[in-house]
Amino acid sequence: MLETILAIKKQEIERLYLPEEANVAKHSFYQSLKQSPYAAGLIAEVKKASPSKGIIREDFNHVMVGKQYSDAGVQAISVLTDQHFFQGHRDFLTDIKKFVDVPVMRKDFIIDPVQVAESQLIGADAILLIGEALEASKLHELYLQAYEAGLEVLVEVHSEETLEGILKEFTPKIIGINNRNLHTFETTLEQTKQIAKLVPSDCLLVSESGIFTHEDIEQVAGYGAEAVLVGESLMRQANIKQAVEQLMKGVNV
Ligand SMILES: O=C(O)c1ccccc1NCC(=O)[C@H](O)[C@H](O)COP(=O)(O)O
Repeated sequence: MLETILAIKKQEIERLYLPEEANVAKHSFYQSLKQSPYAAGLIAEVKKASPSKGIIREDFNHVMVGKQYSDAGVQAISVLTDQHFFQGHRDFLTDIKKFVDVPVMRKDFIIDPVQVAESQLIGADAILLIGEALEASKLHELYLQAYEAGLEVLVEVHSEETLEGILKEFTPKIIGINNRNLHTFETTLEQTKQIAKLVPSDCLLVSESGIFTHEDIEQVAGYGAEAVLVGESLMRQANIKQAVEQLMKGVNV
């Protein structure tokens, strides 16, 4: 699946044009996650659809969802900007930034310097770089470019081998372990348990995907996760603010 996504992404990059710079305030992704009052900070994802689940939310309004996340007190928002597979858009991120005062991460398949430049122009506070999508040395180059442009980076891995390769090259400040198998789409929190053992103690660890309950959060926090990235389980709820509170506090509100 990742190969297919990346093949389409390369075609998109060939016709990519850079937008005007968005006039939006910056917020620190790392600091916000570190200052979470919960067992783990929440990165709540604006996600209309996905390759594994199809349409997740029919009555989708990206700004409404972003505002509800912000009102619910999430530590950060992740916006899927990929159009082809997730029905996202880069404008979604800029639109949301104008209405929220929490950091916003661009979730896309970033493989080229021009996408890093684009991410800064659309107003992202942070970007995702996927270990399985890039050679470790290329990932490091994009990582350095991002920090120079004022963007923080969540470095995501799906396997121990990928993480080992990256750690030979450099130590990212924020590491995400994705619980989703990119071939079968199955998710298991055991993935965080296994790979977390290799994450250096001074990195901020994020557990991503397949998190549905407060107990799931307690479980991955027990494996060392300081933050979680949650999309589907929140996007399926009618009352998003209430769903965030239930997920983070573990109480029926
Ligand atoms: O979500 C997918 O189906 C997917 C398929 C292929 C590559 C990436 C994919 N998702 C990106 C993500 O990592 C998730 O959107 C994010 O971690 C939230 O996951 P979830 O809470 O399970 O929606």
